[in-house]
Amino acid sequence: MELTIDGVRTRLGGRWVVDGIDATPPTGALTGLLGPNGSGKTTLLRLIAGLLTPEGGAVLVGRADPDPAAAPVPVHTLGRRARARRIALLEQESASTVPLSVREVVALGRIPYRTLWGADPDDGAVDRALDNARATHLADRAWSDLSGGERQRVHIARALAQEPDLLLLDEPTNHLDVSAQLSVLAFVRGLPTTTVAALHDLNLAATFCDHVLVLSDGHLAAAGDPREVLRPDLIRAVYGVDCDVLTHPRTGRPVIAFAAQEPARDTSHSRETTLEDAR
Ligand SMILES: Nc1ncnc2c1ncn2[C@@H]1O[C@H](COP(=O)(O)OP(=O)(O)OP(=O)(O)O)[C@@H](O)[C@H]1O
Repeated sequence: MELTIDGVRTRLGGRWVVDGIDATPPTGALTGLLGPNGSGKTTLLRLIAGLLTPEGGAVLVGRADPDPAAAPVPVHTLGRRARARRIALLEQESASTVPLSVREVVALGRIPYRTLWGADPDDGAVDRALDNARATHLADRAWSDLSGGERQRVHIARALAQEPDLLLLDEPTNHLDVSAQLSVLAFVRGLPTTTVAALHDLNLAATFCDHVLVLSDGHLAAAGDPREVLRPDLIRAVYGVDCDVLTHPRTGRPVIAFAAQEPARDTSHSRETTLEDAR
């Protein structure tokens, strides 16, 4: 699904936390949304999902039945059911003790497709989603008994069960072991869906993302191919840390190597390299 972020800005708590972002994540590809804590990633994902209405600008999405002459529509004007069929947002995990089985939690993703009688027209969708999130072995377990990583897989399965055209993932690798991180991102990258994933791990972004957006204090600091964007000067300007960027000997992708360093007291004010320098 086409996605255009057009000058989007919004305030939370009286402060501009997303402040005039223009971006066009490539259709059908995996875009990494990067940036330090508090830089606005979750807020931008909620704006893209239509859960927040921007104070300025708009998030535009392609129509469900594309008519070449039809213009994209602002996401917050879509009805709730139409939005739920087209856009899935996996939010950062909230502690919840709902008395449901894993299969029942994943089936919640099918609600937008249920008929008036509550039937799911595709009775294989839940099993497929469980399989793709490597969570089939958990299907009959109680949701409340799962570990953090197991819950994360089930959250991903529920988002996949929605079979969205636009998949939004807020730190999808949180709690996952390295094997699950690699397999989940490899799977997500292979989807035909336009996907935007907030990621903290720059190496996972460098390895799997086709495109990255880097946020800094609510602004877009850089956007493009991770091989061009993830440079030491940009990383220093945005995160306030030194690193070396190597090239993976087999994939040619960037490998970001950090060494132990003096912790910065306040990265928002002590950065020696500014964003202007990095550009
Ligand atoms: N409901 C709210 N009211 C006031 N301020 C908020 C609210 N929600 C978020 N913020 C602030 O907005 C800023 C952006 O938050 P956001 O969660 O979008 O950042 P983030 O990049 O996702 O951070 P993290 O990497 O820590 O998850 C932060 O400074 C946060 O404190």
